[in-house]
Amino acid sequence: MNEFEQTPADPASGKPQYRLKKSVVLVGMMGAGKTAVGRALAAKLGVPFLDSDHEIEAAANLTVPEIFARDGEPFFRKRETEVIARLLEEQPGILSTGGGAFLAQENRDLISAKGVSVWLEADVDLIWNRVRHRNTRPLLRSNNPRKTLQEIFTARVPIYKLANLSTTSKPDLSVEKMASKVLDTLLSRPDVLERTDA
Ligand SMILES: Nc1ncnc2c1ncn2[C@@H]1O[C@H](COP(=O)(O)OP(=O)(O)O)[C@@H](O)[C@H]1O
Ligand SMILES: O=C(O)C1=C[C@@H](OP(=O)(O)O)[C@@H](O)[C@H](O)C1
Ligand SMILES: [Mg+2]
Repeated sequence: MNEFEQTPADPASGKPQYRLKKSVVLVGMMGAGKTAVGRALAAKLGVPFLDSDHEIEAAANLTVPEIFARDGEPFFRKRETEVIARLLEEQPGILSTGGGAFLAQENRDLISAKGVSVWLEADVDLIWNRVRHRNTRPLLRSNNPRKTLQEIFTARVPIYKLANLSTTSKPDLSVEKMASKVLDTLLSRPDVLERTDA
């Protein structure tokens, strides 16, 4: 597929058309909405959506908590780096990473070489509301998961701030609205995204 074939919408429908020139890599805390917003953003742009956790799970035929329990976090992190490197070789798309991926310098280098990073910023209360009833995040399996979340948040925010762009989540912003907000942020970078019908 060449770069002109990726513009998705039928001009007759009046839907905006876009040309994505670089992969967009969503980073940020667990529960920030990287997976949900990334999928909606990819649909708006008509480009592939990839999620590093999903790719790791599919390759291992195990869930993320099962991989942490069986093989440990360092094993998971190695697979995460391999998957991010592989996915960034593909045509430009939206890549949602797991919350820990951007912490590794190697991953940040891979991402900045091939794509643009976008931090989905969200405060701890919002994140907690989204993750508290789920047991899919092994790092929160502690005696006091709310406190653990706060500690992880405090340690990671300075690193997420290194992302190229950021978009802030609010409790009243739906997944669709957040995807539109990220899209608008990307349009501030013509080297990343352009409307082809404007
Ligand atoms: N803007 C939003 N509004 C409402 N619910 C959301 C929003 N973004 C994410 N969610 C929900 O919050 C949970 C965590 O989102 P998810 O996309 O898995 O986050 P991440 O991939 O960053 O860990 C999911 O149940 C998701 O549907
Ligand atoms: O924050 C982290 O270190 C992790 C976040 C998870 O992904 P999400 O951010 O999509 O929940 C997943 O990769 C794993 O549980 C580790
Ligand atoms: Mg996710």
